[in-house]
Amino acid sequence: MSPEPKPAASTGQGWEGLNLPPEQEQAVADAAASYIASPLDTVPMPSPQLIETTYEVPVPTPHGVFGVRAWLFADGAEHITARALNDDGTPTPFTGTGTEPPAPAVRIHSECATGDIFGSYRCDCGPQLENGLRIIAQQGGWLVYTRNHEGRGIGLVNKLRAYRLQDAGLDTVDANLALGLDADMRDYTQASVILQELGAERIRLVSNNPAKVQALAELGVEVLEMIPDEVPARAENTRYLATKRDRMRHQLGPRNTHPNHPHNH
Ligand SMILES: Nc1nc2c(ncn2[C@@H]2O[C@H](COP(=O)(O)OP(=O)(O)OP(=O)(O)O)[C@@H](O)[C@H]2O)c(=O)[nH]1
Repeated sequence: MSPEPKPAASTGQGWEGLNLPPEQEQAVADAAASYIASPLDTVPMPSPQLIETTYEVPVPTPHGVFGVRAWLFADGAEHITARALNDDGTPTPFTGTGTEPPAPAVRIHSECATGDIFGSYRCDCGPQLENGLRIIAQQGGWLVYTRNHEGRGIGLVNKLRAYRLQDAGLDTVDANLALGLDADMRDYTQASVILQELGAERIRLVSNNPAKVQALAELGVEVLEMIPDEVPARAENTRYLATKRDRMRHQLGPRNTHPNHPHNH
């Protein structure tokens, strides 16, 4: 069962609950209120019903050849999977550490149009995607690209509204809250349906985020191990990464939160 639709930002007045210093209140109130058209008044919740999937199509990439499939769900969400293939088109065997029988490396990558398409330095999403593909090409497994996870589930319009709030001084968590949204609204139901269809219910998850492990466990996907997907911090995303570590419990080390760390050069 997917959860009931959840109301999203309609007033943009969630900032009132944040107890901001008075000198910041006005800038945040202005940024929260400033959008050109009405925001969506609901964040759609995913349907678990899979309507259609495709045969695997080989796609050569800088990281190797991947067998790509598309997946359509009843709510219109379309996702992508990419399986690591050898040069002869056979699936890359599952290697890497510690599990018997060997389990696939899987990255569930949440869509980030700004990071994945444009290579935005505001976040670490683009390099995380590339790093994830590299790990999967080496160790065998799948990338699951979830296209209804944009902005940690709040959608692109709301994410860009949240960016304005970040430019007014809020961190990434408080910016979502200021819009009247949760810090993380992703639902992994459809990802878990895809993994079940692929026969990948015991996985090694390429992620730094323990909340993903928890969410997948509740949906019947067993994470045997977390494979870190760490990328060097940059000046532009240092605060973003520190907030992920400090407020969302992401497992990030010094190299991932200090742009001047010696190993980043
Ligand atoms: N709301 C919001 N979403 C963001 C922001 N920056 C990136 N995102 C989204 O965050 C999602 C990626 O989530 P992250 O929290 O970076 O990482 P994660 O997927 O939880 O964890 P990893 O598996 O370790 O990458 C994507 O959907 C991005 O679109 C932001 O400032 N605000």
